[in-house]
Amino acid sequence: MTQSFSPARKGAVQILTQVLGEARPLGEAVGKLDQLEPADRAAAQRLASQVLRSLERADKVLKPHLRKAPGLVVMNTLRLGAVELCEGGAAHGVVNDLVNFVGSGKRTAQFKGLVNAVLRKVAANGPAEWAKLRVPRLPKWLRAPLVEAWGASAVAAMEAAQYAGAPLDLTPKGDAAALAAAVDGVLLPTGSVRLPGGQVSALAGYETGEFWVQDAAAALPAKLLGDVAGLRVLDMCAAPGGKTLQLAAAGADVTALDLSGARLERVRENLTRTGLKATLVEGDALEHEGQYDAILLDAPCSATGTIRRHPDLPHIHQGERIGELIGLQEAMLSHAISLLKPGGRLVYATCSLIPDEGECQIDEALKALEGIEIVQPQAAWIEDAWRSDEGGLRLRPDFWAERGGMDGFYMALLRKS
Ligand SMILES: C[S@@+](CC[C@H](N)C(=O)[O-])C[C@H]1O[C@@H](n2cnc3c(N)ncnc32)[C@H](O)[C@@H]1O
Repeated sequence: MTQSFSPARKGAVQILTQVLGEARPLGEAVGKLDQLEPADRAAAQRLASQVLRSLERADKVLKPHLRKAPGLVVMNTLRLGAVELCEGGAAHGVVNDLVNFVGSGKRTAQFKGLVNAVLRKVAANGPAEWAKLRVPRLPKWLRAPLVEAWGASAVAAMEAAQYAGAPLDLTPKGDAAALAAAVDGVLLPTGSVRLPGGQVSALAGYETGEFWVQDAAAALPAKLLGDVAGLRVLDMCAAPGGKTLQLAAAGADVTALDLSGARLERVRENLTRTGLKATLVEGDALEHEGQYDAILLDAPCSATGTIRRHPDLPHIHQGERIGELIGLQEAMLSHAISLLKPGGRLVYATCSLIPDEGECQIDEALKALEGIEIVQPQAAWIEDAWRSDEGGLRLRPDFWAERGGMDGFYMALLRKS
């Protein structure tokens, strides 16, 4: 008779095997678990994310007990067990469940004994060892340029923030204090509402579209554009639409452009839920034509500022696309300026920690392009430590550590003369 096991743990191993074996993004791997109940799918994602954050520690704890690494499914089962056990999971439940899971697969059943033996040893010694291990490090391809840009201690603080994970941030459609009270969240100085976590669709005001999920740092580029009520605004790389919603809620006449039709569907769904309006255009930003009062260019980038929320990222990329992305960002910025009316404002933003995708792009644009100037953004919520030399804002995951951190972002406000 097959022994039962938790569907969430099976789902977590499936996610891990796709992320680590096929370099598939975590979000896509979670999307494939459509046979699971929503609560089990959410639990599988939480477990897999925790293993990805802790992979270096899990492998270190397992190594002395393995003569050679077993196949990926069994290895990921062991990693999941190690993380759960070392972070306080009840040994009996975790070990039995994972042994039953391995026993249920034709190819993995022969490893039941190994999983049982290894996890029992980890349960005995792992938790004490765990706390002494270093915070998992970023891979070398990313760590080296970040140490060069920000220094070793800042990078260590970023790694601690990435290991800690991220809270749930909401952007209110209307009154921020009212939303904070309704969902029992904390109102941040920038106007986002922060919760420790939880199921978004169960929160008060979700069905009626009173908010959308958006990291507190990601909510700032749209704010830098200032008062956009009544203005014709282009959101040049819009999907999934967090910034489109902000601009629409602020009263702008928004054109939301994106290359990906599938991702634009997400913008459409978000607009429908929140009852906000924007004109959706599927197309290449580099070929788009028109004249706008204001433009938000949230350019495609390495997304290295979002590792707190996307712990799969360091495991599915080796930075191979960054050169190409830098070229695309430069071309998009130059084209965006040509679409601005005289006197118009533009915010350039990327969720990257790499200066080549942020500060350097603006430095170069100010040298190479005629008729633009940088504007030092002024707002009560801007902290002096965020200001960068060329006049933009640099946000890092180690900032606001006492509040739960923020995603890494770069943003700059330009004006066409
Ligand atoms: C950083 S994401 C945008 C996030 C979005 N602004 C938000 O706040 O939800 C970058 C977007 O650029 C889009 N993109 C990539 N290349 C593009 C191009 N050549 N033209 C237009 N959009 C492009 C991607 O499909 C992706 O949705």
